Formats: sequence, structure tokens, C-alpha cells
Amino acid sequence: MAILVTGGAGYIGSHVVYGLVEKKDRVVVLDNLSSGFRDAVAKQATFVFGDVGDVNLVSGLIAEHGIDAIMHFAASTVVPESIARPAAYYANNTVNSLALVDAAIRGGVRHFVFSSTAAVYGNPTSQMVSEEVPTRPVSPYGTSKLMTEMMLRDVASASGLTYAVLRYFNVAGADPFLRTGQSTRAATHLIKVAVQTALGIRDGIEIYGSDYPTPDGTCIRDYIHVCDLVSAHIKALDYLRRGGPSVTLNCGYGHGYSVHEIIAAVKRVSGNDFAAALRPRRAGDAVAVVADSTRLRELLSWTPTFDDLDTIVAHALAWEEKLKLQ
Ligand SMILES: NC(=O)c1ccc[n+]([C@@H]2O[C@H](COP(=O)([O-])OP(=O)(O)OC[C@H]3O[C@@H](n4cnc5c(N)ncnc54)[C@H](O)[C@@H]3O)[C@@H](O)[C@H]2O)c1
Ligand SMILES: O=c1ccn([C@@H]2O[C@H](COP(=O)(O)OP(=O)(O)O[C@H]3O[C@H](CO)[C@@H](O)[C@H](O)[C@H]3O)[C@@H](O)[C@H]2O)c(=O)[nH]1
Repeated sequence: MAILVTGGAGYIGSHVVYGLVEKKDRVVVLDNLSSGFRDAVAKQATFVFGDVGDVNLVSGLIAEHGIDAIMHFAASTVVPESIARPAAYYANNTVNSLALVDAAIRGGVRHFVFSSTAAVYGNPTSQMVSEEVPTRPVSPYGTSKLMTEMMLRDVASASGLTYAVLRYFNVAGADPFLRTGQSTRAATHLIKVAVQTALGIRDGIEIYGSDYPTPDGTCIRDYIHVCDLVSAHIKALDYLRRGGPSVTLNCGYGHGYSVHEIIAAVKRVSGNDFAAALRPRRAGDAVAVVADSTRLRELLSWTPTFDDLDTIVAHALAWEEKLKLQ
């Protein structure tokens, strides 16, 4: 048995690969390095350079390595970019995912863990979001991911495949041992941008919208430490391998922070003050999205280890300092 990890050279995938090889799983990483890094991949994993949409390559890997499970992280991930370049997002996130799912079914793969997103909910009517809340994405990124969820559901029900759709909320932080972290070029993620500003890598940070209907006027998100996502993936795959039926699970802590609160935390933890300029709203942003993760906690007995904003920020800072020295 071996696991094919697409996008395993990226931010979240590289952390999960470390988690898998630590427990002696055989791992094959497939990544086209469009936003990932070869040296982020644990040396115990087999690395293959290539594209998820390359059906011949994927089919060959499934047969050659005896792949029984796929974890599919590979995607284009920037919400504002998806509004400017929707076709590219549907091509990479939906069309390539269909090719991968199809190759998986043909190759006899048993289980599929899919990186979905809170962006499938769009602007929910209540801040707290369970998996039963209607999905109404407000960006092509969110729609492209929701379409893949739907394909997976239909394809799985017509085959023996079982899947776990993991809807991540906002992922942040880094491996506490600093083996990997978020190295994304020109990152747009709030905590990464704020940490880079605190370290003088950027001149300042912009706050996109301060007139939202929230207590301080800025958007609220549920920030989850990347290592707590690692344990969610490992538990989800164990659950499927034990015969558990397909499932969709929110991955977040159940409490949110505003943009102002995040910036204050980065200033507090780094000990550095920096400029934060108020700007107009950014297209495609939801007001407030916080995970009801009861299902993840109950079904998989998942308990987070790093549910503390200052710890998340401290680990993100430590990784950024390491990158700065390279
Ligand atoms: N970072 C977040 O806050 C967040 C939140 C919700 C969901 N997600 C999802 O998690 C997954 C991983 O995100 P990330 O933050 O690690 O992004 P990332 O950009 O760091 O990782 C994506 C990886 O996929 C690779 N890739 C992209 N397209 C490919 C293709 N066609 N073939 C092969 N490799 C390809 C990239 O080179 C990269 O290594 C994505 O599916 C993303 O939508 C991320
Ligand atoms: O320089 C910045 C960056 C972000 N923000 C705001 O901070 C919040 C969070 O933004 P960001 O970190 O870009 O995350 P999201 O847009 O919420 O999207 C992230 O979280 C989603 C899940 O919720 C994932 O699917 C996406 O891949 C991931 O980019 C939003 O209100 C942004 O407007 C700023 O004000 N200034």
C-alpha cells in the first residue's frame, strides 16, 4: 500500500508528507512545482515531477507503486487571482481533478482525501458554519473546488472509491521543527504577509475593508495551525482504510479572529510595530467564516494541539526568519 500525494511540495502537502513518512507510510509525491518547492519534500518520500492532469503519468504511478490512496492537494489557491483568471482556476482545480479521479478509479485506488476549502460556503448567513450550511461560493476558486467535491461524490457512488472531503478554513503556522513551512512566493495570506511586514521583508500591510458588519469592521476567519491539519489527514485516511463511508469534514477550531486582531498578535509576538493601511474591500472576500468542526472532532476523535493564535504566529515567524537567512 502506498499513498500518492499530489501537491506534496506545497505548503500544506509538505507538512502532511512529513506526518505520513514519520509513521512509515510509503509516499509518492507528484508535483509540477508551479508553486511548490522540491526541497520541501521529506527525503523518505519518492518525488515525481509532473502534472496531475497527465493521465498516463498518474496511471503509471498508481500501477508502479501500488497506490491504494490519493491525497489531492495540488491546486491553484489564490482567491483574488481566481477572479482575474477564472478559466485557469477551473482548468487546474476542476478539469485536472477530474482527470485524477478518473485515473484513480481506473487504477483501482480505494480512497481519496481531497483538499477543499471554507470558500465553498461563500458568505454564510451565520458566522458559525457546519457542513450542512448551503454551499454558495463567491469566487471562481471556491466554485472550482465545489465542482470537484460534486464530481468526487458522483464518481464515488458509482464505484468502490471512498473519500474524505476536508474543508480547510484558514491555514497558518509551520512545522515546529522548521523542516518545512510556507514558502509561497508573493503570498497573499494574511498571517504570512503580516509576519513578513514585522520582519521588514515588506514595507507595510494593507487591510482590505474596515466597514464590514463585524465588531471592529474587518473580516473574521478561523485560523488553523497546519500541523493540526496533518493529524486530520492521517485520521481521515485511517478512517477510510478501516472501512468508514465517505465524509465531508470542516477543519477549523471554531473561533475566529479579525484582521485587526491578527495584526495585533503579530506585533505582540514579534515585538515589532509596523504600518497597517486601511484600504477598500477586496473582491470575493466573505465577511466572517468560522468552522463548526464538531463532526471532525467526534467522528475522527480529532483534538487540536496548536489551538493558540500566539503559537501559530510564533511558528510562522520562526519559519520566515529561517527563510530570510537562506
Ligand atoms: N492555504 C490555505 O489556507 C488553504 C485553505 C483551504 C484550502 N487549501 C487547499 O489546500 C491545498 C494546498 O494548498 P497550499 O496552501 O499548500 O498551496 P501551495 O500552492 O503551497 O501548494 C499547492 C501545490 O500543488 C502544486 N501544483 C499545483 N497545480 C499542480 C498540478 N496541476 N500538477 C501538479 N502539481 C500541482 C504546486 O506546485 C504546489 O506544490 C490546495 O488544494 C488549496 O486549495 C488551502
Ligand atoms: O494583506 C492582506 C491579506 C489579507 N487580508 C484580509 O485577511 C483575510 C484573510 O485573507 P487571506 O489570508 O488571503 O485568506 P482567504 O482569502 O480567507 O483565503 C484563504 O483561506 C481559504 C479558506 O477559508 C482558502 O481556501 C484560500 O486558499 C486561502 O487563501 C481577508 O479578509 C483579507 O481581505 C488583508 O486585509 N490584508
